[in-house]
Amino acid sequence: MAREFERTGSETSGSVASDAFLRLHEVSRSFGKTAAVNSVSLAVRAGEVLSLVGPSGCGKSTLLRMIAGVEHADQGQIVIDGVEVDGASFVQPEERSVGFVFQDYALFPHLTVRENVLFGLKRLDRSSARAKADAVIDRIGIMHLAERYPASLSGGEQQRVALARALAPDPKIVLMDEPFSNLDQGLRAQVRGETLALLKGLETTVVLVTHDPQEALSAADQVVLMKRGEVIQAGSPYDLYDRPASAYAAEFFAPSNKVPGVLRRDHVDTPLGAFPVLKRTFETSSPIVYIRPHTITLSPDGGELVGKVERRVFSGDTEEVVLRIEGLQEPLRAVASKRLPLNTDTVGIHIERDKVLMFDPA
Ligand SMILES: Nc1ncnc2c1ncn2[C@@H]1O[C@H](COP(=O)(O)OP(=O)(O)OP(=O)(O)O)[C@@H](O)[C@H]1O
Repeated sequence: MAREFERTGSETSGSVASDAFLRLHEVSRSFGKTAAVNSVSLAVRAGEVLSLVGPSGCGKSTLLRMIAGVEHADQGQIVIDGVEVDGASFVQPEERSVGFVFQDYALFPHLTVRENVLFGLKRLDRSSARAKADAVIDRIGIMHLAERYPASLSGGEQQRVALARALAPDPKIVLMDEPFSNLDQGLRAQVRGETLALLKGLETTVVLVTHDPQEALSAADQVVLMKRGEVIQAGSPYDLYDRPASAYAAEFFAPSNKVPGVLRRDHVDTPLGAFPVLKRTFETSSPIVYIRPHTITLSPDGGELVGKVERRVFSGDTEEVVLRIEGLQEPLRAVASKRLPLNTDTVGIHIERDKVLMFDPA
């Protein structure tokens, strides 16, 4: 039996918690000695897209499966739309009104597209189910595929069928586990953009699991970064990228050049010169300065520093340039969006010094 959730006022996600549609409070799940999910609290507003991101094995899928109800929480509480679905009471998956889109789409191979979509509508009578299925198939733009079987569809088409099947019963929440990772790079961004625009248009609440930092940032209103079963940081995509709270978060979203420094009164001295300490984000007197490659500008006409070009990797819009700098042990990686002349040996380097991050050494 579901019981109405009583607000305790103790949720950790601040203002989001008060109007949360989906709320997890100190949820844990272990498998033997592995703490797959360890005391995770988060809150998602109605109509919001939340991405759960982190490296393989950090507990994303386990968390998603607990929200779906195919996995029990050992501890903690999950509330969907004001109803406790896990905690003191447990609501079965089919009673939770969640739609699930899996990485491999999990379509029934012996059923047509329409029959796949009809599968989740068994509670309706035949004609209402058929009308409902066709409305969703039409909305997703796959009516021309309705009589086809999954094996004859492209990856992108199968993804849309899986989405139609998940959306057909009008779920309160759509849970997606790596839904785009089976698509080619080019198609992936396109299908992702279309899918999320559609879900936004329907004002669907979505939890999306991904291991891809760019996908997490581009797809979500709220990003939750996990590591070894715990939430490391949660916030808007801009928060996570611009204001990472730890070296782990900084590195996860954009690998940086790491330059050792020494703290002087209001700046940090490094072999690349002084960097102002705008906010104290470290405790040590010898912090590491994280310089993101795109904050470095290169010029063939000279600059504040000089680097010797060691390697160039061209990838169309941008070019990675690896530089040797006197006094710096590791090479410096820059990403140039302006093309350097082909025979450039040395370049001038300008660093946006107020854009660097500083953390304690690992
Ligand atoms: N049924 C299970 N039995 C035993 N261990 C499990 C089980 N499910 C998950 N685990 C373990 O729990 C941890 C978290 O797994 P989970 O699948 O949630 O991670 P993930 O972040 O989704 O990883 P991936 O991105 O590789 O899918 C891992 O160490 C995993 O081996």
